[in-house]
Amino acid sequence: MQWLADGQRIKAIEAISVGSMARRLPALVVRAFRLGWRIDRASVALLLTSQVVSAVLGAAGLFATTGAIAALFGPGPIGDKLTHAAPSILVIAAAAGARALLGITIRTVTVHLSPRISREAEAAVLRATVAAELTAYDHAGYNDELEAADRGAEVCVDIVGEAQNLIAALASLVGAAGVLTVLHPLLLPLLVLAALPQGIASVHAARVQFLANRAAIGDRRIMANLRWYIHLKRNADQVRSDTMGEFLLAKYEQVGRRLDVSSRQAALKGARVSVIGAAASGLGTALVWGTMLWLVSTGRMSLPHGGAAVFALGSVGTSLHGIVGYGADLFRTGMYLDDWSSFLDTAGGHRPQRGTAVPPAPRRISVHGLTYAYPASERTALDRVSLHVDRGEILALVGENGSGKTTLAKLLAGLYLPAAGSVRWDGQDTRDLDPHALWRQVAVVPQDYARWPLTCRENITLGQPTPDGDEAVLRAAEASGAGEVVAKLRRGLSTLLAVEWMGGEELSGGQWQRLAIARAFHREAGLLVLDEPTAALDPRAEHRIFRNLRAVARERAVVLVTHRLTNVAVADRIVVLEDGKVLQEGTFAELVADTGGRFRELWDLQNERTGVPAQRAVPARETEEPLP
Ligand SMILES: Nc1ncnc2c1ncn2[C@@H]1O[C@H](COP(=O)(O)OP(=O)(O)OP(=O)(O)O)[C@@H](O)[C@H]1O
Repeated sequence: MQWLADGQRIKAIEAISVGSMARRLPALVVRAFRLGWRIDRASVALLLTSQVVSAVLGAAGLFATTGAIAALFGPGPIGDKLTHAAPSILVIAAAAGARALLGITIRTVTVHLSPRISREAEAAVLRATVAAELTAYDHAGYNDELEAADRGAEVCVDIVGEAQNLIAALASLVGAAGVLTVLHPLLLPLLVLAALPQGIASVHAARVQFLANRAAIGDRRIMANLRWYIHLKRNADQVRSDTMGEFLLAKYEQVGRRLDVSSRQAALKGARVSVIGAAASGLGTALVWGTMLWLVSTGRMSLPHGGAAVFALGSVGTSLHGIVGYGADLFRTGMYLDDWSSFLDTAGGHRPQRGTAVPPAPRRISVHGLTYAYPASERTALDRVSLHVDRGEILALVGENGSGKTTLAKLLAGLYLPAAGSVRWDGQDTRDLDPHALWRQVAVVPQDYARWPLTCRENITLGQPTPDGDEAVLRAAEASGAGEVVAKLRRGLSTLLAVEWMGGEELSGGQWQRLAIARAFHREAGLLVLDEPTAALDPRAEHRIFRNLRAVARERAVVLVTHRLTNVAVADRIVVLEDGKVLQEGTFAELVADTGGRFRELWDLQNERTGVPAQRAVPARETEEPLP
C-alpha cells in the first residue's frame, strides 16, 4: 500500500551506508538543537554551555588524575608524594563536584525541553494537515506518511537527550583522548579501531530496526483503527448486539501476530549483527590492552604513565561506547524525524496552489464540462457535467448511489478542484479564488456530520460567533428544530456535548443532525450544501426544515442532495446524475411527467410501497415561510 508512493524513500534508506550515516550525525544534532532553539533559546544555550564546561572540567579532572598518579607512583617519601598529589586531588574533587551539578542542570533542562519539542513537532504536523488540500487524503500513501510523521513527532522527545548525550560523550572523548595521546600516541588509534566494529554493528542494528518498524506501519495502523472501532462508544452497542467482539479481537490478534513475526526477524537480524560487532570489538580491546602491557613491560612507557593510561583508556572506552550507542540511537530517531520532515514536505506539496481573489457571496455558481477522478481511482466520478445554481435558488441533485452527487457538491463548494472543465463563482474559476475566503462563503451539512466534543453553542457557531451572538445562534437553532434540543439541555447553549467529559450531555442521532443543520443556517455563507440533511429527522422536524428552506435560500444558493424524492419538490430545478453524468434536468413537475425518464422511475419505485398513484403523490410546492 504505502510503499507505492514511498518506495523510493525506503530504497534510499536501505542504500544508506554506515559511512554516510556517520556523516549525517552532525546534521541530526544540529537539527535537534535547531528544533529546541525555535522553542526555548535560553534552555538550548544553557544546555550547550553546560556541556562544554562539563567537557572542559572532565579533561581537567583526567589531567589531574594523571598528575596525581604520577605523584603517587613517583620516587620519594610518602609524605612528599601526598603533598605533591594534593593539588591534583583537589582539582579532581572540584571538577567531579562541578560536573555532577552540571549533569543535574543538563538533565533538568533536557526533561523540561524535550516534551515541548515533541509538542511543537506534533503541532507542525497538525498545521500541515489542516493546511493541505482535502484531496491529499485520497492519495495513496498519504495516510501512512501522516502516521509515520506522528511517530516522528513522538520520538522528538528523545532527540535532544540523545544529541546532548552524544555531545557529552564526544566532549569527554576529546579530553581523554588528549591525555591518552600525551601518554603514548599508539593507544588512541588502536582504541578507535577496537570500537569501530561495534559502532558499525550498532548503526546496522538501528537501521534494521527502523526498516522493520517502517514496513510495519500499515499493520500498526490497521491495529490502531481496530482498537478505535472496538473502543468507540458509537459502535459499542453494535459490537455487542452483532456479537462482533470475538471476530474483531481475532482480527486484531491476527495482525498482531504478523507484526510479531516481522519484529522477531528484525530483532534476530539486529542481534546477529551486534554479536559480530561485539566479538570484533572484544578482540580489538584485547589488542589495546596487550599493546599497553607490552609498552610497560618493554620500558617504552613508565609505570606511573601506565597507571594513568589505565584511567584514560577506561574514560576513552566509555566515551567511544557512548558515541557508538548514542550515535546509533540518534541515527534511529533521526530516521523517524526524517519521516516527520518528509511528511511536512508532502503535506506542503498538497498545500493549496490557488489564486488569491476573495469572492463575495456568489450570485451564480456555474459548472462547465466538469470532470473529476479521485487520485486513487481509475474511474471518473464526474464526467463533463455542466449546470448552474443562482442565489435564491434551490438546486436538487438526485441519482443512485455512487452517481457522483456528493463529489459534485464538494466541487461546487471548492473542496476539490476540477481535473478538467471548471467551476466558476460569478465567472471566477475556483482555482483562482483564495480557498479560505471561498470556504467562508460555504456552509455544508455533510452526510456524516461532525459531533464536536464542544459546547452546544460552539457546535453551532463552530468557534466563529457572529456579532448578534446568542441571538443568531438561537435563531438558527429555531429554524433547524435544534431550539427544542437546546431548551432541554441542563445548561442550555453552554452544555458540553461530550458525555464522556465531566458534566457533558449526549444527544440522539436526530438531535445531532438538527444541530448540524443549525450550524449551517447560522453561517453567513453564500452557498449552502445539504447532503441528505434530514436522514435522521422525524417527519415533523423534516417538514420544518423544508418549510424553512425557501426562506433560507433567499440570500443563498442552495444545493440539496437527497434520495427522498418527496423533498426535492422544494427545489427550483433538479439534476439527475448517473455514473457521473447529467442524465436529466428540469423542474419537479417536468421530471415526474416524463414517464420514460429515470427520475420518474425512481419516483414510482419510492411510491410503489405506499400504494399512492404517482401523480397523486406529488407534494404541494412549499410556500415560503418567514424564519422564526
Ligand atoms: N475518496 C474517494 N476515493 C475514491 N473514490 C471515491 C471517493 N469518494 C467517492 N468515490 C467514488 O466516486 C463515485 C461517486 O461517489 P459519490 O460519493 O459522489 O456518490 P453519491 O452519488 O454521493 O453516492 P451516495 O448516494 O451513495 O451518497 C463513486 O463511484 C465512489 O466510489
